[in-house]
Amino acid sequence: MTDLFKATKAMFHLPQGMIYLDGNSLGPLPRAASERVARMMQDEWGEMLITAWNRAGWMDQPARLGDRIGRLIGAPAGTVVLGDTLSIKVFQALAAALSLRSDRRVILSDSGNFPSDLYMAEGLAGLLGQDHVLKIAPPEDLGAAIDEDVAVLLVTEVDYRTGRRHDLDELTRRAHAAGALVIWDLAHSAGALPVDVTAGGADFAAGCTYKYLNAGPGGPAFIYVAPALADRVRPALSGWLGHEAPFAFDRDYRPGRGIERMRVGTPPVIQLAALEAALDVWDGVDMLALRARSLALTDQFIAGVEASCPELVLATPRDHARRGSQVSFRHAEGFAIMQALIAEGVIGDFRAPDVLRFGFTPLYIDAADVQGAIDILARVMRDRLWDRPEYRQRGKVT
Ligand SMILES: Cc1ncc(COP(=O)(O)O)c(C=O)c1O
Ligand SMILES: Nc1c(O)cccc1C(=O)C[C@H](N)C(=O)O
Repeated sequence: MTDLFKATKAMFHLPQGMIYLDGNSLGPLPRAASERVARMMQDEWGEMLITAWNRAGWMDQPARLGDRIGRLIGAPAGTVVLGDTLSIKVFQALAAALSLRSDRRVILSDSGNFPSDLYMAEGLAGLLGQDHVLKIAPPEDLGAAIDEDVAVLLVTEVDYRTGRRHDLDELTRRAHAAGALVIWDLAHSAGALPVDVTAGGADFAAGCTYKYLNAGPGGPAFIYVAPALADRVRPALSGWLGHEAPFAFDRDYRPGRGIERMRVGTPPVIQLAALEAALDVWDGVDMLALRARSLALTDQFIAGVEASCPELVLATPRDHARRGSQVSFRHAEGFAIMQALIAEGVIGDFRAPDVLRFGFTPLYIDAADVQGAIDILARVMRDRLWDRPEYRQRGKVT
């Protein structure tokens, strides 16, 4: 299996002199993606122009690539489609779930969820009026907060700040027992962990492709709808490409079959070409082997940093079952430390108020990278390289 990951690492462009531990925010460039996008632009956009929607299969790409992502998340063919951003897909899933449970008014989520999910839920609740509310529980109390008022549970499996992992199967069982529907946000799971939407009984799931799936900045999101619900959902974002017959240009909206109705408008064809090349890297990757390697890398980093940087406080669970594929440490000077670390060639990121965050992506990170990052972080801390006014200047985007 090590040979397999050696081979997958060689498929990425990784800049010289940089240890990249931020693939949980933006994955690196798969070498084949540059060539694939250039070829698509020249041969398809350039030569075929509008005929490429059919001749080059552009129109079917969101569903075709959805099936390939389906393999990574336990979704059967025809249940996943690509398009838009994750915030939009979360909105769509929430609106669909609320329409299926129209007798209830509560969206339940937790304070560890990514703010955009919570903003979207609040925006939708405000739009619907009629006493719809977003209830936010502490992450560790999410299960206990599920009651018979909850219409939909919106849960992001891995906390973007701490790397803490929810037990999605257990939460889903509890929610279903209380009559609620469940949406899994897989932003920090798809391509990071084994996921099984079918075995876990998710009603809806969504995730992004620019993190662990390496589709590049602006890569479209994916959405899954459980087969039993897909034909019952009335889409709130009823765009023409989710119509049963988009090119009939009918006055009336009739939702397309199954997952097709979760499409909205024109697919991002250039980004999908990059995603297609990025998905080729996953062929032959066993998700259990990926998980074993992710845990070994995160264990190695935790042990090395704790041994050499006693001022940093681990924010990520030690328990394997409770850990995603990232490691976070807290420090009051976290921002400056991360700036110094980046200047020394180790790319992680900082999440307010005090979290240093490092993503471990087994397709291209190995034990030597982890050791290199530990050594540089130890030097940044020992020599107080972070203690400079310029490293305290905020305003960076990531
Ligand atoms: C858990 C989670 N949900 C939602 C988003 C928002 O995704 P997007 O910017 O694609 O809308 C992100 C990342 O940005 C995320 O990590
Ligand atoms: N999507 C991002 C972007 O467009 C710019 C900078 C960062 C991002 C991210 O994905 C942030 C990410 N969801 C996080 O977990 O923090």
